[in-house]
Amino acid sequence: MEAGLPLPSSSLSQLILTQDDLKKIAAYKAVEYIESGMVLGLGTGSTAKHAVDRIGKLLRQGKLKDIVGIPTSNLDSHPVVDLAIDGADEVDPYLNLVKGRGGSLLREKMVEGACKKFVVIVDESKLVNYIGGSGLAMPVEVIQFCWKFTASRLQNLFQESGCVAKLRTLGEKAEPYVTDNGNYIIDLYFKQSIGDLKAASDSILQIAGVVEHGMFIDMATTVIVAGELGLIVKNK
Ligand SMILES: O=C[C@H](O)[C@H](O)[C@H](O)COP(=O)(O)O
Repeated sequence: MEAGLPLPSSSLSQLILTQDDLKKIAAYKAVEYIESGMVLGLGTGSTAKHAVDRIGKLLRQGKLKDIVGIPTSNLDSHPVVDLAIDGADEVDPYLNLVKGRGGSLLREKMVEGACKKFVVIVDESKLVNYIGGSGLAMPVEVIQFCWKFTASRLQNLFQESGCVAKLRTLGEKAEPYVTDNGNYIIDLYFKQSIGDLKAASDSILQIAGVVEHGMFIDMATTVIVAGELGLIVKNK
């Protein structure tokens, strides 16, 4: 699809859309929630990038004005964020999320936890029946010290769900991936649902050495899903 404004949702089924087209359509829809003068939380990833590009264009055209972007600024100077827009790796039917497969979970959780409204933008491939249901990683940020010990404690915690914990690595040399905060990431893979997410979250955060996890529970206020059949906007 050509770059530019997304088509009305009724037209989507007549086109062959790439996953990136769907991400762009969801992102452009989310940008409609922005008003001049807002403090905005801006996320990372291939979906959020479309929103940032669109905001930039509207600012250049003068259609939006006086926007403060977090983290271009920071929470110390702007502790209240009006609206955050970001992608996600998984969205469950209750709008709980997995985030952080790109490694940015901690800072994103800080900014998105401080916002009045959190709009999530995804293509339909991100929808799951339960958290972990894609079979892909649920990241946990840990300090480097004794990471193997922390990984084994995490894996044991979810033994009944067939959990496998793996250190995230980079490149052929399989060097540990280091986050913006100087930490490692342990990716958890589940074979079955982990059940009560709040209880799972509490158990993870009680392990000394864990900094944060990638489950964003009850944080999204709106999820915009772009699919072959059009746009769906889900509100909490
Ligand atoms: O750490 C990365 C962020 O949580 C992203 O929002 C998430 O991984 C989704 O990224 P994408 O839009 O590229 O699929």
